[in-house]
Amino acid sequence: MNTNETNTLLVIDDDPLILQVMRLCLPEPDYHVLTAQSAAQGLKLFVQHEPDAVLLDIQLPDESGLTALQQFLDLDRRVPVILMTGHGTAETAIGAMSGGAFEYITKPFEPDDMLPVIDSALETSLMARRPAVLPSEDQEAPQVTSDRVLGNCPAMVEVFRSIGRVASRDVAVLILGETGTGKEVVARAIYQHSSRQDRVFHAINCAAIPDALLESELFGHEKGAFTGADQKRIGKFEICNGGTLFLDEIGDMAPAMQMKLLRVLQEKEFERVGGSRPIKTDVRILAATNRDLVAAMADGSFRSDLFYRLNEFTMRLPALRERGDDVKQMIEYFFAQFAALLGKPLISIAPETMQHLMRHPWPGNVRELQGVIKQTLLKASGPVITPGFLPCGFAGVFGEHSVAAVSESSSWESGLRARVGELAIDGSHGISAEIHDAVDRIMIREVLAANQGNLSATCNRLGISRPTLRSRLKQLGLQPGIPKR
Ligand SMILES: Nc1ncnc2c1ncn2[C@@H]1O[C@H](COP(=O)(O)OP(=O)(O)OP(=O)(O)O)[C@@H](O)[C@H]1O
Repeated sequence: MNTNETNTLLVIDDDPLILQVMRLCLPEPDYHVLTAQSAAQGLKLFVQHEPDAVLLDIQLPDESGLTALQQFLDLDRRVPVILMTGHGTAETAIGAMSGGAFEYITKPFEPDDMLPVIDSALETSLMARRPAVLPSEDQEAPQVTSDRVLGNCPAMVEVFRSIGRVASRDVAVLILGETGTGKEVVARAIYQHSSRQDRVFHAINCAAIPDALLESELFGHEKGAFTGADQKRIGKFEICNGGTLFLDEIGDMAPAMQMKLLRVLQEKEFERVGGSRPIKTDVRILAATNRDLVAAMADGSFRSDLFYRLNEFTMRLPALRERGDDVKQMIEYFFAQFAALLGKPLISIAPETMQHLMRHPWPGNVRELQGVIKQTLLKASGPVITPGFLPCGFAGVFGEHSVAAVSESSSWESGLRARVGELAIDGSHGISAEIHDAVDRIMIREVLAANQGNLSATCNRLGISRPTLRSRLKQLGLQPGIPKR
């Protein structure tokens, strides 16, 4: 997914101070904030600018925020609307979520609480609205704001045929493939070609949310359902009624959650956590995983009844190394696309560079390819991409680069090995968390610094979404912006 573009947010509040705070908290070039002080003015801006998300105060001078919400949804249901409420009106806002609001935030709010909600809304908007263009579609003038899904090899042609066959049928689709093979982009293409294309599309990464939270994220909860549940919450199955829900990394879902998901798929109804009233829902499920679900069923970690329910139609995306000449097409396409985005002049790729790239096994598939091409372009000077511009340590590049990479890697690898060894011997617990945190801290700080603190660019380079980066920064106690040395 491309996160290089500015996100446009429409903020509607009659309090000029709130509008001012929003402009300060959401700076250019990551965000472009449009402001309005009335519902009528907001609607006008919405039609003129087609923003990516809306922040809407529930109490406006000319009409109720809830009436305005309905008007926004009637114009485009795919644009997430976040309601801003005072304490007295929170119940009303929560109720509005089952009517289509994306989320609500209670005033006064801290930027740290508000920004993840906004980023998640922007991410949702991008996934629903950014076109995933298949080869059979008009490519005369591919828009910069679209993702072209490339592929001519027989396995990809079969994937495109399958998308055509299954998109308009209201069945669950299971998308299988290694990491970075394009499962999310295929899910978006299915949604965008389905009869639900004008309704909401939400995605949940089942591996990124702890089990206890995932349940209330999917099904919602009643007030007082558990310690800390001081407000009712509306879950995705209620918000997405009539729409599509993409369950990414489904193979990582805990067994208890699998059972609850199976029930909602079979009976088309569920209860909020701590609730007893069944709620009907009509949600199309698209699911994806890079896990081997057949093996997971064999070892008992994935329920076979859920597998068959999700598997009304299966699509298997080939690894990049199995796509033959498609790799060459992608290399040329991404070099041209990223050069244009970086404002670099037209470039040509030296035949030896192409050979190195074609020989690489691409364990991280298309995402790895995109990362390598971006790094190469950032290093490149002049119009020809020679092998010397390929990233250090990039397999297949011999000579000084590989020597440097090997000695660099052996020093950090031996340091890492020594630290893990120490922890293993001294009886420490939580070794995995300690080591991952240490690695993430270095990686995030370095990439933030290399990108002058620009969050979009950092996410792009790391290959993670903005909500993921924000929550990781918070967990690690790091500040966004340029890290101090
Ligand atoms: N066939 C393709 N043509 C062009 N771009 C592609 C293709 N497949 C994937 N991409 C791009 O590669 C990147 C990774 O794709 P995507 O996020 O869909 O992979 P994924 O399989 O869902 O990864 P993960 O398993 O890690 O979640 C995205 O930027 C996507 O647009």
